Amino acid sequence: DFGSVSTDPEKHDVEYLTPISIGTPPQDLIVDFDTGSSDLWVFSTEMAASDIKGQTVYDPSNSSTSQILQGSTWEITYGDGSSSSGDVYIDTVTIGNLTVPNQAVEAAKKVSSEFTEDPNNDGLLGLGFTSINTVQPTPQNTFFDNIKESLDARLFTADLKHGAPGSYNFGYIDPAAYIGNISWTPVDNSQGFWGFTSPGYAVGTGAFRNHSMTGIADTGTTLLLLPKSVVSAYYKEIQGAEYDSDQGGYVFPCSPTPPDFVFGVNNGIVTVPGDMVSYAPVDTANQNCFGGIQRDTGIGFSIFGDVALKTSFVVFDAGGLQLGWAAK
Ligand SMILES: Cc1ccc(-c2noc([C@H]3C[C@@H](O)CN3)n2)cc1F
Repeated sequence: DFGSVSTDPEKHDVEYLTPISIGTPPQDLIVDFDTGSSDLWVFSTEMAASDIKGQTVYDPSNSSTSQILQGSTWEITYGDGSSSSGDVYIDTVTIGNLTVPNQAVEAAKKVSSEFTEDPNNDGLLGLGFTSINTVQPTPQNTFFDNIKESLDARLFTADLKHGAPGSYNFGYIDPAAYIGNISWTPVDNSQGFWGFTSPGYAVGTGAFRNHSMTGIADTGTTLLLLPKSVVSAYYKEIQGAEYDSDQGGYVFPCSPTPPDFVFGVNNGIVTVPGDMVSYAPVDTANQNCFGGIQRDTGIGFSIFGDVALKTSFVVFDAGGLQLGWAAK
């Protein structure tokens, strides 16, 4: 069995939103697939009306197949400090043509303001490892963990694009979706993430510098967050680039286009084109741009977020416990 679903970027590729269906008859919601977490939670009828501003909500009482998971609760906090919490139902969930009949659906009772102020996002679907699912007293499987044994291959792929629809495929590698070879690297899932170590980097056409960068492949993080020393080495090559504490990161003149950023994956490389590093203008005159590459300070590891992922076709292989990166 295998399946595919389209995923669309919000403005500035800040997040990618993907349709799912929950319940009987199906309730269609649009959620943020996040390989950096492992809860499937959605806005729900159990929330205060004041916390809902445009989102579509899951109504378990309108689903003939929903069953409350008695006594279970969940609560999660994301890297940016946003958070949500609630209780748990078991219901049928469909992504593309793939259905899990007994998926734990975490219904929100509370969400922080960042979610309320994000009108097109109806929740998150975690594609991390089940070990970090927050449901208490018994952690619940992710959609992928529930479906993976029935897939032709225990993997999914992320093909995120800059300002255009991309796709998540489950159970197969589409040879038409990438060019060249896939570079494979082993995954450390001990923290519940798709963790790996990049051997180094290069700036523009410069020499490759051996510099281990241990991090996670995280579709739910917008930017590419790397060690301070690597980030300053990169921005040193851009005239006028500076760390702007007001903006909370490196800012530089939007033109000329900055140099490419290259990072290693095993014995291959991934190139982030310079025009993808100019993440978004910081002023209306579009003179200065906020960088798509920023420091990972305080996190404890690097985060290869959408700025890194959207340049590639990425295979999240749970069967082989490895990540595959290819150009496209
Ligand atoms: C409003 C909002 C806030 C945060 C996130 C969010 N989703 O994934 C992540 C990263 C960070 C890490 O926690 C796991 N992956 N962050 C999504 C939102 F819609």
